[in-house]
Amino acid sequence: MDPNQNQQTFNLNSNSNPHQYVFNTPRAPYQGQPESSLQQQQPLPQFESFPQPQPSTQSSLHQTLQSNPHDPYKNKTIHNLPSRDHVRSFFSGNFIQNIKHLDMAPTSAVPSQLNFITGNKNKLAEVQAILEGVIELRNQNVDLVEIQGTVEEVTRDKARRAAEAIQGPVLVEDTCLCFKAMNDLPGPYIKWFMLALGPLELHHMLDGFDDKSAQAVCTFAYCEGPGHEPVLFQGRTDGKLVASRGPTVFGWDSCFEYGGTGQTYAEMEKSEKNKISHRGKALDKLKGWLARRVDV
Ligand SMILES: O=c1[nH]c(=O)c2ncn([C@@H]3O[C@H](COP(=O)(O)OP(=O)(O)OP(=O)(O)O)[C@@H](O)[C@H]3O)c2[nH]1
Ligand SMILES: [Mg+2]
Repeated sequence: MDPNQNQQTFNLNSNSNPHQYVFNTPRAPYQGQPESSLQQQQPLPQFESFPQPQPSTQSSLHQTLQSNPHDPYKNKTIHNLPSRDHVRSFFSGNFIQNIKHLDMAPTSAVPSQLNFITGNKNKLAEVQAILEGVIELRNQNVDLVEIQGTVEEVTRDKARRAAEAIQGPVLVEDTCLCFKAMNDLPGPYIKWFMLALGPLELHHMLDGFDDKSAQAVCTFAYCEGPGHEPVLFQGRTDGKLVASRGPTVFGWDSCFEYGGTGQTYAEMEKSEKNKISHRGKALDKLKGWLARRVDV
């Protein structure tokens, strides 16, 4: 073992997936950080066998964390958490094969009432219908900043901000509509195209493209509280973008033709949509996970 390293063992375990990882923690303070800033703070743990960021990267990451006014870790002691760069490389690296669910499991049981943070009444109604009899849902409408990034990054960040805002456990969701001809754009930015074009014009986005195929993606995140790593549940449904058919009550429902039936979401009975929808599939995964964790 390297004499300049402390070795720490962490259990990143869930009921079904016990895993133990060993981190090497450098003894010396990071280059580029003043000694004084480290007095109350131990060095960030580093995943063994990862390409380690250079000291200058760690230093600028640290500064970014401390200077971003929206960052939930701002002014928090972060010595027990791997950096987000580490977490990202952890989940996109080889270790992913060993983790069946992306659950860096909550340390405590999930409360028997879930606080779903959304400002979208149609989403809320669907989630309530799908989770009826499974768990009691409460709702708070908190105006959350949504970052740019992949849907996973957007949803994780949303969950962290929501948990920070209400200082407790939260469920959030982010929905994407991805067009194959556009390499999955607009994805998480579909909301802004809907606001600009409306359901009657949305299909014109693919005028000029032969491939009209689209995928609806729903990603839920449960976050135990401020400073905790969110757990993600994702569902995807294939279809295509069509000229609006059916009621234009909910977002792009009338422009998304489900591949299985040839009906738009808006033409389907709600209960039928919920069985095959991106949201229904994501919530099936959440239900399975909750069954093992809800505090009853
Ligand atoms: O036809 C639809 N069928 C659906 O099943 C569906 N789910 C979401 N949407 C729309 O897609 C955008 C997602 O943006 P989004 O995830 O950020 O939601 P939001 O900002 O409305 O609420 P929230 O972020 O407070 O939860 C928003 O325009 C939503 O209206 C849907 N449209
Ligand atoms: Mg939103």
